[in-house]
Amino acid sequence: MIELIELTKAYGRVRAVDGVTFSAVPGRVTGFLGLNGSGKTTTLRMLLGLSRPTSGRALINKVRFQDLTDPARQVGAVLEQGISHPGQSGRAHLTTQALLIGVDRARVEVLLEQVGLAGAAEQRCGDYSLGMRQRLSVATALLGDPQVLILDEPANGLDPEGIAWLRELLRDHARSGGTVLISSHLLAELAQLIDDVVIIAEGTVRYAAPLSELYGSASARLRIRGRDPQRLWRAFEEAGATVDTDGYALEVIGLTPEDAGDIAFEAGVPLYELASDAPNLEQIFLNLVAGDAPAPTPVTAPAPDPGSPPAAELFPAPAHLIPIPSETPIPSEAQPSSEAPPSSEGPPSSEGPLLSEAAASPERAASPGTDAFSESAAVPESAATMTTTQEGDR
Ligand SMILES: Nc1ncnc2c1ncn2[C@@H]1O[C@H](COP(=O)(O)OP(=O)(O)OP(=O)(O)O)[C@@H](O)[C@H]1O
Repeated sequence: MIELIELTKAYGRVRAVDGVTFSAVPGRVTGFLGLNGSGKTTTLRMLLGLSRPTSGRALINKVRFQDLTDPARQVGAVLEQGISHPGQSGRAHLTTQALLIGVDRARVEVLLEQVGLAGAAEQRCGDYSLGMRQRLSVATALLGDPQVLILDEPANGLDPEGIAWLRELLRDHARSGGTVLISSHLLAELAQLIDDVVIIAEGTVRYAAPLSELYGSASARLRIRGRDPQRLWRAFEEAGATVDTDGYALEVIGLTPEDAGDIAFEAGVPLYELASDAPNLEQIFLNLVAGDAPAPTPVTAPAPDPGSPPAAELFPAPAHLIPIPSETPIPSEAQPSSEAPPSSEGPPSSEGPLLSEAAASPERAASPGTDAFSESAAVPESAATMTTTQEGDR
């Protein structure tokens, strides 16, 4: 279980993360979505004890990362893209990490199989493709068989087969009671992987709900043409739908295609067209993260508006195709916000994938009160392979 409560990080006047509150729960894969510079990495770094919050709390299984008793066995994390020394083989990298966290070497072989790198285990990591490096990162995160997985942009560089592999892996993890939090800057990339979605923009959460709600709201718009549009309009409104038109077809929100077809049938109006707009996830996402996010559109239809214009005025003849307005329905929880640019790169020496080794380092977990995570002196030599960057580097 991951809980972020009013989590805030200010760098001078910049509030990189501003009052972020959400949970990622066991049994579900939660997507953490935001454009570059929106505050994802800063949030994850605070969650992983690598950066001290200005205020608020970030908890894993009810405690701060630094207070976990056996972090490597409880949390597996990949922050940013990276691998071990490029001259090291995938197997050698995993073996080193396994030794660091006290995991049996046999698990290395299991994981190489699981992530599809068994055939490339002896290949130099430096020769791995981006997708292979992602697989190696995920394997490293899984070394300690942790219940909580935190992955920053894990789908980056994966081909469709890789995405399918990652989906299965994360679903399996969630099915067995694991908690998964993964970030991305592309909703479409995450859409196949996640159950819940949290959208962050300019350091604030704009939307947090099951992905199905986002889909539900997006797919609620029907485009309908029939012989008697006025009668259809009335019938749909009487059924509680919101009806509009582009001058050619009716645009109906709040009915399923089945309902709309039945209503038209009962009204005795032959239909010529009934289409459900495919959800344009990227457009929804962009609307949600836009500084001037549009007013939320209710997922369910509001009561019929007695002031609706007469349908007869809305169907000029001759009818011709007019582009459907690009306005996208937005779920009801949009919130306000602030701003932010891209994250920094890690230093050359910090190429290793993940936090498994950080999790294994007692130094990192020690001294609550000090910002151990931002002081390289407190990081053991092994942490040179971490992907994470120190605050001072930014
Ligand atoms: N150490 C730092 N000092 C000053 N500003 C910082 C620091 N770290 C991050 N920021 C700023 O905080 C904001 C959020 O950055 P962050 O890296 O968290 O975004 P992100 O969503 O992870 O972006 P990306 O997808 O590009 O990694 C940005 O404006 C960034 O410049």
